[in-house]
Amino acid sequence: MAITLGPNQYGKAEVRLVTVDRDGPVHNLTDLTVSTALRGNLDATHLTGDNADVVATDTQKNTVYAFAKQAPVGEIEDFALRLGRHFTSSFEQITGARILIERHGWQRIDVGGTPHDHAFSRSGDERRTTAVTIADGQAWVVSGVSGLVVLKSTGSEFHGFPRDRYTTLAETSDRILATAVTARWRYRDVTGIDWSACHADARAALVETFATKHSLSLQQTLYAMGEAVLERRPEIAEVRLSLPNKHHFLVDLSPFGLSNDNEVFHAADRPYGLIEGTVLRDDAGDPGLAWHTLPAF
Ligand SMILES: O=c1[nH]c(=O)c2[nH]c(=O)[nH]c2[nH]1
Repeated sequence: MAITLGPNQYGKAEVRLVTVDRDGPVHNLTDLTVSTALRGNLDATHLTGDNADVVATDTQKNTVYAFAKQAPVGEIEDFALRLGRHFTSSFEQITGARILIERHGWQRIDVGGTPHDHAFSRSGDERRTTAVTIADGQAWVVSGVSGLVVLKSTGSEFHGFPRDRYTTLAETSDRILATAVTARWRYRDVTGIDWSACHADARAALVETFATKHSLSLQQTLYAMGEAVLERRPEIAEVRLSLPNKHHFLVDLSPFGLSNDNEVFHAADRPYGLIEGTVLRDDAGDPGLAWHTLPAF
């Protein structure tokens, strides 16, 4: 029996980086979670414990902080590309890098109608994300959004599904539809892209479509949301969506002699339906390693 080392990568996960950029008295905050992962010829450390080729994960973490000092962080996609290219160009044995960044939102606190210079409130759970892959001199960027919680209180139906002896779900022509959107979109190119504008347009396409598309299933809504992103931004080749169906069940108030006309719901947290899918152009092109080791959706 022969045993060999298979694919591997290593890095520092979830480096918490906050920068304060001072424009006179006005401060700008950047709050990121950065994960680095390196690949290459790392057989020796696994097979013999020889660490001569191992760029320590501690060094990777320090590099994230030092880069944030040496130049403005800027767009998360550019910051991730800089970090990935640094690791692969500085160390011969490192041939690939995957940099994941989540950007946490903060809003300026409004004091009597005036935005405060240096006080902020966190804008919920929503994160802007990017996953940059560098391998053999090539680069891929998959950006997105996660934790984007949306709900519509009507304009959603679900009926016409098969019934068997295990089916209890009532057909409905008026239900609450709610989800926490995880969306990832793959860019065709990594140069000349206005990352912020693409993010803003993609996000707007997602939420506007969720709001306006009359839904016969969350699957139909998923497809429409992905399609809207592709229609809005030609730079994007492919969109992957993961949509938990955050069920809101009508509470049976009849034991109390009360009717319930779609007014009182139980917001269940689990189990939940999980609707996932890809929407892509017919000329989406070869994704290369863009999705490699990322969740399928
Ligand atoms: O939009 C939905 N899609 C489903 O596949 C499904 N299954 C279910 O029980 N409720 C729903 N809703």
